[in-house]
Amino acid sequence: MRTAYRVESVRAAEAALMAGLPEGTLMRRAAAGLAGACAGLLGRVYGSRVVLLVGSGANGGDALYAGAGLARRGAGVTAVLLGARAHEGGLAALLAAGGRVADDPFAVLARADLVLDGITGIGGRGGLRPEAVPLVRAARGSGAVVVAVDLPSGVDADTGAVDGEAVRADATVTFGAYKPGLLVDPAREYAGAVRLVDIGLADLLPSPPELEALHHADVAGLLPVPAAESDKYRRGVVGVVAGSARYPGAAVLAVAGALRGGAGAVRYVGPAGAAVLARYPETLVHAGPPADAGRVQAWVLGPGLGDTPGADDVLGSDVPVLVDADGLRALDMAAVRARPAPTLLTPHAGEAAALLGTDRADVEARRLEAVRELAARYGATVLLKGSTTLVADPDPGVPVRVNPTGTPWLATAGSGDVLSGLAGSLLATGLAPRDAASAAAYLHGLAARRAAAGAPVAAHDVADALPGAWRDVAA
Ligand SMILES: NC(=O)C1=CN([C@@H]2O[C@H](COP(=O)(O)OP(=O)(O)OC[C@H]3O[C@@H](n4cnc5c(N)ncnc54)[C@H](OP(=O)(O)O)[C@@H]3O)[C@@H](O)[C@H]2O)[C@@H](O)CC1
Ligand SMILES: Nc1ncnc2c1ncn2[C@@H]1O[C@H](COP(=O)(O)OP(=O)(O)O)[C@@H](O)[C@H]1O
Ligand SMILES: [K+]
Repeated sequence: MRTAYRVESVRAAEAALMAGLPEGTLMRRAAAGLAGACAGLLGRVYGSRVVLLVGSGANGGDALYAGAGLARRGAGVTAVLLGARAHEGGLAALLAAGGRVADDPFAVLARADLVLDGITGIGGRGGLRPEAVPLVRAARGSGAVVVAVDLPSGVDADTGAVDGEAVRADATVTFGAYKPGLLVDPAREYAGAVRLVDIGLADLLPSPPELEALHHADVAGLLPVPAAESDKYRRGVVGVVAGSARYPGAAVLAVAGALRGGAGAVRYVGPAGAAVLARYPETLVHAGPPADAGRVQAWVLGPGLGDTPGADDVLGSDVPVLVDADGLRALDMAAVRARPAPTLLTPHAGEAAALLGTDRADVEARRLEAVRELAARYGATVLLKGSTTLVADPDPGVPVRVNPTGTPWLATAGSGDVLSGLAGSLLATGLAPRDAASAAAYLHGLAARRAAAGAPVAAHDVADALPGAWRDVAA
């Protein structure tokens, strides 16, 4: 599992570690890792042209020491000093190694092979300051490889928000621990490929982390496996209340996901029974209200539902309920909070914005805060879909999960319906909502990657690829 920690936790761990070490040890470790990563990106260090963008803090110090290391290996290293001051020891080391301070920053940037962004790290506040913006643009426009030191300058380490301009890096070399902004969009996109350099903090970081990203092995440990004595009821029955005369396809796609999620049976309730049966004859179809559909272990409510009735029956039930799409419209917060069983909400940014009374852009800019806020308000687990899918528990002490498998090929109509069916099916097998949601997002992203393989896919292709993704994870 990959974990990420807030700045205050990283600083506390650094302080505890530094107390027992000679001054400057951590910066030397960080700079050595950074120089090594740059050497790997350059291929040949000797004769290469490296430019350091140096801010006034320790982030600039890292860049200067790493630059000194590269200069000792024969690179031509030039520092562009942006602040009123620069890290003294770092600057002295660079000059002693034969590096220089730029007279004409734009001229050296134009010829650079690699630019190190050491403007700000975890101490940065707000986007880039105006004087840095033309330099950062020149670095980007030069064709040089841009490597961010610890974080791309201008992004918010704790939230992933980007207010104003920020450095767009090809790679980020981060120290001691991942910070949430490196895993959550929009900042994640600015970071490029992220490499973690161990500086010895691991044992001093707090538990739990702020954020966690599951790997194959973590998901494999969550997936239900039928036992010898299993039957279709013991495996769990998932009920799907979805579809309408206008959107019968949403019901078909939710059922498609549900059939691949481990439940022993899928019960469909709604007006699209004929369309569902035509595609999936194994579905148990019920035309009446959900209350008399028979026992289920979890409900999926909402995809393509329109004004079809049934929501009250489902929300009033005593089993876990996943609410998606039309089910989220006018969702009664008090009713959700009063439910005797867990609720999982799966909004996209627009639906989350409507629930929070804000706009979509605001949710997309601050996903981590939005998903935590929704989970707290509704007392529910919330899976916020989009370029970074996040899963928050109603307990604020529990780390948010960030899904690492997503792909923009998933931005296709109906793929969210497949996800809700899949997650509901996992809920019916007995997984806790947070596990069901994060395992579903993981498999869904992986299935989309496998199905797409570099070309557009339709939502039903994603559903069809789910068994392959499951096998891949479980292998
Ligand atoms: N602690 C450790 O053990 C280790 C720390 N390490 C490294 O230290 C980094 C943290 O260093 P830090 O705390 O000095 O802060 P840092 O990110 O350099 O920036 C703060 C300075 O920038 C300025 N500034 C602020 N906002 C700005 C803006 N928008 N645009 C422009 N400038 C802005 C502000 O100065 P001001 O100009 O306001 O006086 C302030 O002084 C961390 O990310 C890692 O790289 C590693 O060596 C491992 C060991
Ligand atoms: N840019 C993106 N990158 C990764 N995944 C995305 C992106 N855009 C959308 N998705 C994913 O695609 C699915 C779309 O779901 P949703 O918005 O509910 O669409 P629909 O209602 O058409 O099914 C979600 O799983 C979401 O996380
Ligand atoms: K930086």
